[in-house]
Amino acid sequence: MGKIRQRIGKCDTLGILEDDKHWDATMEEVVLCRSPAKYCPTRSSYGTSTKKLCQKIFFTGFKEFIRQIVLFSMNRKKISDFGMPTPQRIGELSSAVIKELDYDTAASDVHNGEGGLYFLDAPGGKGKTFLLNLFLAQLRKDRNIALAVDSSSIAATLLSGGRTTHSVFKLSRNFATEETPT
Ligand SMILES: Nc1ncnc2c1ncn2[C@@H]1O[C@H](COP(=O)(O)OP(=O)(O)OP(=O)(O)O)[C@@H](O)[C@H]1O
Repeated sequence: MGKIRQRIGKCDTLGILEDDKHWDATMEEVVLCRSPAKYCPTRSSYGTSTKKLCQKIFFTGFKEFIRQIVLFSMNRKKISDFGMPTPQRIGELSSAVIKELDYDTAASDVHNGEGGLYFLDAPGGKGKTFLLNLFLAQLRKDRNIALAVDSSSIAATLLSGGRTTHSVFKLSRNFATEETPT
């Protein structure tokens, strides 16, 4: 047994032994260039090879990635499922957007346990991001939970602890079949 181990060790050093590293390399590449939702196979295409691949990946340390794949395949929700209005992309501004954001009003609404949708607009560089981050910091300072989400990942990176809405709420990303994709 000891000799076999030694030989395996030598072969491994010489790089002539096939091991599981190619799985790791493949998955590292997938994680970097594809979101779990994109990678997620359709139900009908779940085959033995996919299952084997998933098992393999699971045991090679990509638990979080697999968790995301499972969530995306099982949990296709809409933003309205969370009690929030679906954004309107055309026509009139949604009546659900009730007021222009003013820090004091929004802060007092949160303090009183009331919700609300606010409209924030200003020319570039006038402090919109600054105001939102200030608001987030204020809420978190008081140990409240404040989720910062945005529809694009670039925009989300500007917000403190920001993530995309799709990622946080596990929204459906099937733009082709959704009437009102968010
Ligand atoms: N009240 C403020 N006090 C101090 N610095 C501020 C304040 N408001 C904005 N700034 C600074 O001004 C710069 C621009 O602000 P910010 O990025 O928040 O603007 P923006 O409206 O989000 O811009 P854009 O529309 O281009 O994304 C930042 O460096 C920010 O730190």
